[in-house]
Amino acid sequence: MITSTIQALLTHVSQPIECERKDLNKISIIGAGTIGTAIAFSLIAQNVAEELVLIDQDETLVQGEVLDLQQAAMFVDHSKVSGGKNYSISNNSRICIITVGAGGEDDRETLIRNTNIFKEIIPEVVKYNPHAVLLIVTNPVDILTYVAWKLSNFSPNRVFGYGNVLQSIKFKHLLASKFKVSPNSLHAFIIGQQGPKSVPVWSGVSVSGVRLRDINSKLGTEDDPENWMEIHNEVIERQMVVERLKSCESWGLAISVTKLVKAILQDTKECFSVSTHLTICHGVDNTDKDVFLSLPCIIGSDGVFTIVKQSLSEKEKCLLQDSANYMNELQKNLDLD
Ligand SMILES: NC(=O)c1ccc[n+]([C@@H]2O[C@H](COP(=O)([O-])OP(=O)(O)OC[C@H]3O[C@@H](n4cnc5c(N)ncnc54)[C@H](O)[C@@H]3O)[C@@H](O)[C@H]2O)c1
Repeated sequence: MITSTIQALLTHVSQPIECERKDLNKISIIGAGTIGTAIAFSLIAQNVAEELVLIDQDETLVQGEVLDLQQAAMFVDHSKVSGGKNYSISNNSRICIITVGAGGEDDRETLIRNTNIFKEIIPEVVKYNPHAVLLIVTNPVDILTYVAWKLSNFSPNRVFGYGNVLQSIKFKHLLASKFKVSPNSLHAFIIGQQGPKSVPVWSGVSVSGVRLRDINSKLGTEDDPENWMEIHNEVIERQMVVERLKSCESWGLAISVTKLVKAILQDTKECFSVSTHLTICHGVDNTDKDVFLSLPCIIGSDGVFTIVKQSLSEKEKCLLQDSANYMNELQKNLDLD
């Protein structure tokens, strides 16, 4: 009986990493720009990694950032920071965080440019880090997680994208502030594609185990007189405001990436809305597609351990399926050879 309840709740995806040195906590960050260095600083400040490596094609930049970060590391025990251009220095990392990126005139051009960068860097990352977990931050994050997975040939649990981690945390905090309760007492997730097409799972929002849809059946819908759906709009709007004012969100992202890293190194099995390989899940059938979208995933030492099967409403399932179809179409035109 207990087993069937667990099976109804969780999709097991993890394939253990064959690695003799699982205790190792060397982390490599590929891309020493705004996001890569914000993550590096957060990892150092929280004393998470014993060894941290930064790689970037811009040798002057990476040298400067490494020297600067080494000074920060002097205040923390055990943190060793190095960096350069050559991927051999990342050798035998437990986690490789990919933050390289180039902007484009539009989304399509950004995707093509970053796909080309991934074609260059992912084989190098894999060559020196055959047992690593890959965490993809570069945008557009969902499709580039697919690209990294394809190019790496790793099992799907070992490649996941940053996805809707920060958006879910913002959603939870904004909702909690309305009820004047701690965000720890409230459960809420944003899933699917990152950005305006993300799916807020209103059907699952609960406060201390009480599902809000049981109290207000229209919660988060267009005909809800209380207009709770505004909170999802606010999450999206906040991201756009930050992007307009300072190009991209970095500090909350860096702290939440640190939480993901801790979940892997310490096998915490905490749940995050990360971009993962979608198959039959949530009542959405994607067995014929290899798309990556955010779902609540339990993160442990091998990356994604299990996916939590939420009971979505019909509307939420439709939105998720639309995003999966869209990603599949986009992927068909990618040149990965
Ligand atoms: N997923 C998310 O929620 C999220 C949030 C913010 C930013 N991002 C994305 O993160 C990425 C990085 O953002 P940023 O602000 O740090 O950009 P940035 O321009 O400051 O840094 C990118 C770095 O990548 C390096 N680089 C480019 N091509 C390379 C290559 N072939 N080999 C090695 N290094 C290379 C550049 O030299 C640069 O230092 C972007 O794609 C951005 O859109 C994602």
